[in-house]
Amino acid sequence: MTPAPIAVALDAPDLETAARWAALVTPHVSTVKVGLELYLRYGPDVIASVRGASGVQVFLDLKLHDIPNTVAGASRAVSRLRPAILTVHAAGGPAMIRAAVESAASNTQIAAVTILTSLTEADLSRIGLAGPADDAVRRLAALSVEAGATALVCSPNEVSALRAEVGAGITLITPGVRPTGAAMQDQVRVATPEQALADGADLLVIGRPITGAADPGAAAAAIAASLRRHVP
Ligand SMILES: O=C(O)c1cc(=O)[nH]c(=O)n1[C@@H]1O[C@H](COP(=O)(O)O)[C@@H](O)[C@H]1O
Repeated sequence: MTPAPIAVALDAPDLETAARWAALVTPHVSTVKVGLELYLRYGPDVIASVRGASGVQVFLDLKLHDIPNTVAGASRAVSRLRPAILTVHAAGGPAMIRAAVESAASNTQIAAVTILTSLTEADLSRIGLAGPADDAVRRLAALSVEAGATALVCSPNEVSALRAEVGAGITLITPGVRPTGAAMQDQVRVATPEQALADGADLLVIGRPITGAADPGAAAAAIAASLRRHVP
């Protein structure tokens, strides 16, 4: 069976736990995501540990955000790890995004994070982005694609508008995914996995609803099966 288009966020405090989660979920999902907690604790070695023997795609979520020269150096530094996806913040601007794209390995997609799924419209207004989240997401998406990003991160609430804006060739990645009845935790702009996929997402980022389950492998398999049932 083809693995579901899910990136499991391995936000674990230690490498053993992350590698165990990765091994449990990889039969069911296409991708595992390494974020700041693991990367800052263990460095590049963490990538090989979670990739394991399965050869699952690794999404390196470092959310780079700095001047273009610094981001180019960081993107070059991780290119030998061959992540399938590397994140940068779209708010770093077009020159920074272009620098990340030009310095990345040829088979690494640069994904520009538009507006974090943990932010409300009141938060956006306080940081100077007044108006609906959709507007800011669309503006950031347009400049990111123009700068060469081939993937965008947005909430499931914005994915259909963004798909209409950027067309089929751009990979749309949505965190902020919660199965019906799951706790929102620190996520704000959320939808169910089935809704996110039906609205046009290419890859769903799901962490705690899977990794917090008693059996992460079974939780991943259940979401994958539900996606196959509801969004053929
Ligand atoms: O870039 C991301 O992956 C990301 C962007 C965003 O806007 N919101 C967001 O939650 N994420 C990441 O997606 C994952 C979501 O995890 P859960 O909330 O546990 O499902 C975390 O690893 C976040 O770092």
